[in-house]
Amino acid sequence: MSSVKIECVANEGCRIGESPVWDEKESALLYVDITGRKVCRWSPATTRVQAISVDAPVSSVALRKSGDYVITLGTRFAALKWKEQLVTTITQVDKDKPNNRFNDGKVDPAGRYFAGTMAEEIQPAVLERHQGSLYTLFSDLSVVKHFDQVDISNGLDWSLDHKTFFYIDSLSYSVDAFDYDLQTGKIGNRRSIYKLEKEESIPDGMCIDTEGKLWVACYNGGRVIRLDPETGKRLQTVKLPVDKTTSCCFGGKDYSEMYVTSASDGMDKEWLSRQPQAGGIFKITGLGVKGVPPYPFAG
Ligand SMILES: O=C(O)[C@H](O)[C@@H](O)[C@H](O)[C@H](O)CO
Ligand SMILES: [Zn+2]
Repeated sequence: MSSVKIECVANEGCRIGESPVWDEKESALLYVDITGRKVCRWSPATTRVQAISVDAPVSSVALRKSGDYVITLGTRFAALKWKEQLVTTITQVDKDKPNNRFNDGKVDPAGRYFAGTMAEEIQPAVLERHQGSLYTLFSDLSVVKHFDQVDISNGLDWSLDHKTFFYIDSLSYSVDAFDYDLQTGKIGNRRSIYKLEKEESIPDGMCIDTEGKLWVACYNGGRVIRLDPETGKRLQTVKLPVDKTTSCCFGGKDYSEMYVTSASDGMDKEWLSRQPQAGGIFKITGLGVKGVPPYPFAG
């Protein structure tokens, strides 16, 4: 039996931590603080966090083939040059929806950047409904909208054979699957593969492991759960010392460690005093399973 160990590695108190991505070249964990408007990079060697402040909510970060990073910023896809601390807009979506912002995003195995939008939250999980859409940024920097009517566009990843796209619209309390065409980036045949149980609360970010099983961070559920997308069964629950677990990824040596982001927005003083690590970054070891390296944006 493996023994699972959970450690808070960065306790800078994100307001909404999100989009953890392992940057192998830098041996560091990238993530964003959405409402804190920061792109962060935590290095295990120094145990320090470097942060770049940006001018709007930043909801996801991805590696880029040409080096540096791409981010979703407000309703924009943008390029981020880390050393120069330079952000340049690539393209904008939802121009007719001034109250919208991007939320979670991830690059597909062919190098396309998928990210969805949502209305700005009035408080956690309270917002004008059906305002979001799911988009793809292609390597030629063109954008395609897949569908609209999304509440909170969240976790996404692809099956190991690249034939299935997994997606979470948080307020559906469901983890969904689509058929995926890697050649074109098109999705179809949406179905639910798992409905969250009451104490699991709201599904948020997710990632896949090398056995093809999905790990879903449960917002307000204080846990990550491991799901079998073939059977629709939950295989494992790992509880964390904070309620607002937002997303997860694998990283570290051979992608054998899991990193989990968390949030503190929406917690009152009493709640925060019970969970002083809220908004921290957690490292989980001993899961006995590895993850898939992140794909870089091809543009
Ligand atoms: O991290 C995110 O994806 C959202 O931006 C957060 O605000 C929460 O997840 C949401 O409130 C619960 O679904
Ligand atoms: Zn999220």
